[in-house]
Amino acid sequence: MIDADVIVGLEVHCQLDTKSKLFCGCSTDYRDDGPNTHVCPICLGLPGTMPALNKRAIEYAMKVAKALNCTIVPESEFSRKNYFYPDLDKAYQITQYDKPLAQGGYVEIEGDDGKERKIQLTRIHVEEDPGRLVHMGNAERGRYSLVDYNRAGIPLIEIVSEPDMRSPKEARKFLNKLRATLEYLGVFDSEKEGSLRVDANISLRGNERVEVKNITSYKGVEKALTFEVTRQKNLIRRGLPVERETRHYLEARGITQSARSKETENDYRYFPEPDLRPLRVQSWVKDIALPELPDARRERFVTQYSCSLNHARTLTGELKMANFFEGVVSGDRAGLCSLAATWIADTLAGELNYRNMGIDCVDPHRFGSLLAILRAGTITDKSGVEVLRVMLDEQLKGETVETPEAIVARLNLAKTAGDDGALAAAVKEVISENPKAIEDYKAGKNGAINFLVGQVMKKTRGRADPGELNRLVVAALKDGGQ
Ligand SMILES: Nc1ncnc2c1ncn2[C@@H]1O[C@H](COP(=O)(O)OP(=O)(O)OP(=O)(O)O)[C@@H](O)[C@H]1O
Ligand SMILES: [Mg+2]
Ligand SMILES: [Mg+2]
Repeated sequence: MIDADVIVGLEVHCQLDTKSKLFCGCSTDYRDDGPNTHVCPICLGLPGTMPALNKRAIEYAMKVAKALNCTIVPESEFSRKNYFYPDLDKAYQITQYDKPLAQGGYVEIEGDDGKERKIQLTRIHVEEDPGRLVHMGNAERGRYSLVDYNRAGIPLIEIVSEPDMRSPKEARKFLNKLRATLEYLGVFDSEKEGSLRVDANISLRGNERVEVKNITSYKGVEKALTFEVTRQKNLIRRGLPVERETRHYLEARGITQSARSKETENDYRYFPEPDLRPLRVQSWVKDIALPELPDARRERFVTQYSCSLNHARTLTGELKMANFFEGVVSGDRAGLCSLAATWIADTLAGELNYRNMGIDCVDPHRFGSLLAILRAGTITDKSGVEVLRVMLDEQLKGETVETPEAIVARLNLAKTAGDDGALAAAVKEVISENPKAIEDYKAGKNGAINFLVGQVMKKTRGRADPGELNRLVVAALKDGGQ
């Protein structure tokens, strides 16, 4: 079975980064505070309290809707979704049901075939986040659960996509694009724990769909879906049916597991929220202003800085990386654009990822100095990577970060000049140590050159200019290996 048969649709819950909660004045910034310290009678749902809608939350939701090309509905409504579970002690969640804030729209991604693809959206609605349960013990033998209502009442939007994605990888790209857009809009903090949670729906064409609930990481979505593709294909291969069910993703084990049905049965009863009026936004829509969004910035990076499409895509895929790039090439460093694009998108991104560091740890000016010495030909690319690693490791250990120039001097990384004799001596040495390679070269095996160049590189610890070294080796060989 080929992957064209995979069908994926996502429901994405994003926390809106407002100062106060959706229906009360409690602060949303509870990160360093103890459980149940950011609560009041409204978000605790005590009898007799009245919700008052946070205007900023609706403004943010409208920004997202506009940025994602949705139709904002002139009049939407809030409903109560009734369910009995201790994450909401009032036993219902205020959400939007049959009259959501926005409909339609799309997210453009680079499809698996390399072409731009539009993933259609069904709707975006606004709702309150429930509280957080902490289960003590384990899944099989829970001893008891603790509940923290600090999160209860934080504004969320749920973005529901059509079943338009064709692979787990496309789902990941969809989420990355969504995150970038929300960050550019300044309505979302992706670094806050639990700020984005996904229900991933997946089926193989002609079979029932499975919903994997509440996945909290981007990587997790791709992994859970990949696991499901294999599981469902195996069932079908063995002639067994795929059951329509809800599953959980077990992050630590990378697998999904059937949720016991009584926990998740969808027998919610919705009815209109009597304490909130219909939400009329028609006269407001035109005033919602949008900043430059990822696609526009990507195009600008291509035209203004002559970035390749791939580099522009990587650089603009995260707001901080895009800002970092523009920080590096600002002022008198405009000439470093193409070097900066390559070094940030290809090298720095990987080195940061490896160390689990964010790009905001790096000083764009310092990084620019490194690029400047690379461009001046003071050091080789290989030494450049070494310098970068030293800088990042110093940063990671909380040590004083040296300037690139200081590291080059301390580690003696300046390029070995061809005319100082050292390089020529190294070439000579390597050639006399490797008679077999000389024979190979004479027998017409050009691969021998690369081998010898590699050996000299090793001797000079990567400080030799590869082009120059190549010329020296070839010349020495032509001289008859003397
Ligand atoms: N055949 C299918 N294969 C994979 N995904 C599908 C398929 N059909 C629908 N979907 C996706 O399932 C999701 C349905 O979400 P929706 O919120 O409308 O309903 P729900 O999951 O029944 O309700 P709830 O919000 O309670 O989870 C959408 O993202 C949609 O794209
Ligand atoms: Mg849903
Ligand atoms: Mg669902």
